[in-house]
Amino acid sequence: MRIVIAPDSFKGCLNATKVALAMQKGARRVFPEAQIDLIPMADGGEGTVEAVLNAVKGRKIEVKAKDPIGRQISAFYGLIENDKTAIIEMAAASGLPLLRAEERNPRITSTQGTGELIRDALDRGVKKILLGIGGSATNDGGAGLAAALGVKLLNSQGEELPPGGAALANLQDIDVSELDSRLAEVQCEVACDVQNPLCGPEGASAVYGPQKGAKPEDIRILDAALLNFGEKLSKLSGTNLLELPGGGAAGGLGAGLVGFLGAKLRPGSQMILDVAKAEEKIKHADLVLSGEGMTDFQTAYGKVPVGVAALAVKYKVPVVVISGAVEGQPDLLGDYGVNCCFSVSEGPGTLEEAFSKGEVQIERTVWRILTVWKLGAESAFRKENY
Ligand SMILES: Nc1ncnc2c1ncn2[C@@H]1O[C@H](COP(=O)(O)OP(=O)(O)O)[C@@H](O)[C@H]1O
Ligand SMILES: O=C(O)[C@@H](CO)OP(=O)(O)O
Repeated sequence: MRIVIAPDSFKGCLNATKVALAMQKGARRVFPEAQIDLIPMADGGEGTVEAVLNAVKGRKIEVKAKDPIGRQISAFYGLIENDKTAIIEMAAASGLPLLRAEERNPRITSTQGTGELIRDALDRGVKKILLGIGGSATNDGGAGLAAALGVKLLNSQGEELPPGGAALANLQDIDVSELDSRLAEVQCEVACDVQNPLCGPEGASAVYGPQKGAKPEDIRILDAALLNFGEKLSKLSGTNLLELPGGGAAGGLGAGLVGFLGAKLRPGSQMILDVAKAEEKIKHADLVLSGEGMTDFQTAYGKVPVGVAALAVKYKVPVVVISGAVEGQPDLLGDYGVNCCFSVSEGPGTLEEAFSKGEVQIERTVWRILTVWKLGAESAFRKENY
């Protein structure tokens, strides 16, 4: 029996490594001799640097940077490939958990801090930047990041815009003449956690604005502001950023990185699967286990379980998803190669109780699923003998 275990973190409960270890414990109870490969995953959002540093040799760098509302904080990124490549997750400087609930306001939050992390990596002479995006507190299309790297975003009076997504409604001109020239020599690859477009009903503001504190009126303002921004930057860069899958990831940062830096976007889980050389492992597996904190309507936009399933489906390997909670119609994930989804939650209780029992519940759920799997395999074997 060969099993690949490739879950995302359960946000608020356990990081991806702990989830993977709990799944392994459950699997070993049923198949003590199984060959098990652990691939703690991430999707571009929080945990991306850790997932990459788990898979390849590298080191973590601590850096001072601005948080989404301009406070100086201690952030981090990773260096791999003999310090020639930086692995940065935007959530480290511009992530939602950096703000208290009452501080969340995507009209004014900025990606400036992520630009500062990039600058630090350039100062260290990297030749390639892998940038994970998602888990953001921002909706500024990467305007703050661009400004930190020398771009000037100007209103009709030629004045620089204040930070935040709402100000982009007044964007008139983009001056890239002072963009950090070192970027021309650096390849920038972006791992997006979702495939949403920049604007519209499936866009950054409408789908992910509410979790960042946007009210319906804010969503209207932010969506219109990103449309103005997207049109101006599309013209400047010669790329239609409004049609770009992933352009709406991390509050439109996906579109901004393509427009300002000529970056290449790809699904985040794919980047981690590549770095971890997962294809070789999944190809020979009998079963793949994945999971995430909450499997819901956002999962199909490109979250870890569907990224893992896209690879497994190539080799007809079954995928079972085990998540903290499952909402909506998880059966629809069948279209993405997920065979079935399970929630680890047991009966009513608070989220805090569920978090405190996370490891045990994951182990127990995997044990149950694999017990049924084994019974099925044994009964098939018996039938063969009749
Ligand atoms: N052990 C658990 N039991 C029940 N629900 C959980 C558990 N762990 C995480 N969750 C739910 O998952 C949510 C986080 O979802 P997750 O998929 O990890 O993040 P994201 O949607 O940002 O990618 C938490 O806010 C919580 O509602
Ligand atoms: O940052 C965001 O806007 C969203 C989508 O990229 O992230 P998450 O899926 O983690 O909520």
